[in-house]
Parts: sequence; C-alpha cells; structure tokens
Amino acid sequence: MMSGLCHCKIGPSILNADLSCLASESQKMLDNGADYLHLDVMDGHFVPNLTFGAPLVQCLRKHIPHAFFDLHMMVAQPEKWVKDMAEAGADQYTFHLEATSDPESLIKQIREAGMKVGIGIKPNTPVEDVLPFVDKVDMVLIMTVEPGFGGQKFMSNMMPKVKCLREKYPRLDIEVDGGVGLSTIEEVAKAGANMIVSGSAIVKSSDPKSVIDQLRAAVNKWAIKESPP
Ligand SMILES: O=C(CO)[C@@H](O)[C@H](O)COP(=O)(O)O
Ligand SMILES: [Fe+2]
Repeated sequence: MMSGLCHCKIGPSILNADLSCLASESQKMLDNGADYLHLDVMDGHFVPNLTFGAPLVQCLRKHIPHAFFDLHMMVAQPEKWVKDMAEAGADQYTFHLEATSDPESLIKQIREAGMKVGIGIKPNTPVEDVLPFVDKVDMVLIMTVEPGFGGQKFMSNMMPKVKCLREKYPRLDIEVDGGVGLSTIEEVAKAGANMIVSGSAIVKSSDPKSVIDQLRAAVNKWAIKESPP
C-alpha cells in the first residue's frame, strides 16, 4: 500500500510550541516548509485538556493571513463552534465522529459556513464507522494517539485503518496525527497517509526544515504516481 494520487502536505501542530509566541512560532513553521497549520482545539470535556478557541484563531489569522488553518476540534459539541471558527478565519473544520449524533447535518453546517470538512476518529473507533461519510468530506483524520496531548507514543496498530481507506479511496486526503516523526513516518507513508501532522518532532527540533523535508520525502517515496496519458 502507498499514498494515493494526492499531494503530500505537512501540517505542524503548534501545541508543543512556545504558545506565548504563537504567531512567530507558526510563521517559523511556514518559513521552514510547512504546507498548513494544524490547530488543536480542546475543551476539557471531549479530551482531558484545555487549549484555545476562536478568539485566538482570529488573532493568529491577523498575523498569518494566507496559510491554511486546519482546526482539529477535540470538543464535545462541535456544532457549537462552526460559525465562530469560520468567522475567525479557519479554512477546515475537522470534527470527531464520536462527538456528534448527527454527522450529516454537521457536515452541511460546516460547508454552509464556507469551510472544508475533516472528520476524525479516535483509536478505539473502527474505520468502518467513518466509511458512510467519506464521500461527503474533504479529509479523514486517523488519530494515532488518544487525543488530548502532544508528545505521546505513535500507535502502529492504527495503520490498517489508513490502508483500508487508501485502498478504497486513492484520491482521498488522509491525515494522521499523534506521535508522527522521523522514526514513524515510513510506516505512515507505506500505509498511504498523505497529510502528516507532526508536533513535537518538528517543533522541538533544532532544524525543523530538515524534519519537514524528510517527512515529505518519505511520503513522496511511497506515493502512487499518475500514469502518463
Ligand atoms: O491532536 C493532537 C493531540 O491530541 C496532536 O495534534 C498532537 O498535538 C500532535 O503532537 P505530537 O504527537 O506530534 O507531538
Ligand atoms: Fe491534532
């Protein structure tokens, strides 16, 4: 198995950065080759940790006008924050399937607010649960740690979920998040993920550009190439 007919994109998670300098830390990631920013929103209910909400996203947007913001919404009521996040400048709203009883109308609500739609599943949620919604979303996120904290150990046993999705959907954007770095990227790339969230491995490195370049090279090595006409 290998990544599909879609581009590799590297999205640093800034959770483990110096959050007192969020704008400059984010800009540093972009200057070092990041394709997008993965912003982890936690509400202390869906996950046992608390981060930030729309006011911070709005401030960051003023400093970073052009980058793609992927909002990873680890919140118990994802319906509640769609409008605020859209107005704050989010480009993609990635909600957790486990957090909603009506994914279809949430997807519609996100689209109507003008954002792209991501749908994520936690480690204990089977990939089959997300299949009915894949055609309606822009991206599927397979969590490779229990959501809540950066710096956790990558769960290899999530790779069959990625493989299953890639086999069925060669063009789907498949994101992985949690414990992804230089020692785990090969597995992730082989399984077929093309959107790579990486927090501590990039943010804590003295050479983030080199880490981003190496992550990208591993994904591209396994990418399916479009055959010439
Ligand atoms: O959503 C989450 C954690 O819940 C992630 O985005 C992590 O913040 C990624 O950090 P590392 O595991 O790569 O350090
Ligand atoms: Fe995340």
